[in-house]
Amino acid sequence: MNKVITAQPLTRASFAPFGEVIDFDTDSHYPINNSRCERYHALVKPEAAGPNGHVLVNLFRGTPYDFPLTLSMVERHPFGSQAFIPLSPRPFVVVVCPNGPDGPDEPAAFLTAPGQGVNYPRGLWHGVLTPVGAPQDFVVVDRGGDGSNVEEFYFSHPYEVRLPEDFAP
Ligand SMILES: NC(=O)N[C@@H](O)C(=O)O
Ligand code: NI
Repeated sequence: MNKVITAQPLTRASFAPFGEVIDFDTDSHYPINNSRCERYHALVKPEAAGPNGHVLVNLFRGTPYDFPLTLSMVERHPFGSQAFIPLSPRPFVVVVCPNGPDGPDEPAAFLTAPGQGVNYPRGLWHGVLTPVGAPQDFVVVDRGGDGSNVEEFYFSHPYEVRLPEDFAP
């Protein structure tokens, strides 16, 4: 029986030990363009280190996963951060792990509110992009450059990631 991890609602407070939440619930905003636009400013400072490191803006078209999800692998990017910003107001699952002495510690799973995005700081262990219930497109801001920017870790005992009991697809 794999250890069960149930996704919790994503909030700035609950995600603070791991990374940033990208949404409009922030004081960091001000009017621009003669007040015809509100700028939600500097929600994330992308990291792009290593040889020839530079920031990339990408589009990801993700296929949904079935749940409960068997989580056997997490990854991290040693040279850069990675932000996922959904282009459709659907929730998706975020899995992250604290660093342990010999690799990632037990994962934590979050379910975003519709429209919320996240940023994984450089080196944060995370599950791959995990849409729920329908294909979903994302803007992804991460790091390009030379050298290998992905490290994978396979758990000796997979975890079972579940959606909240009250989740309505
Ligand atoms: N491979 C890739 O670009 N995406 C992963 O890093 C991911 O976190 O989904
Ligand atoms: Ni990644």
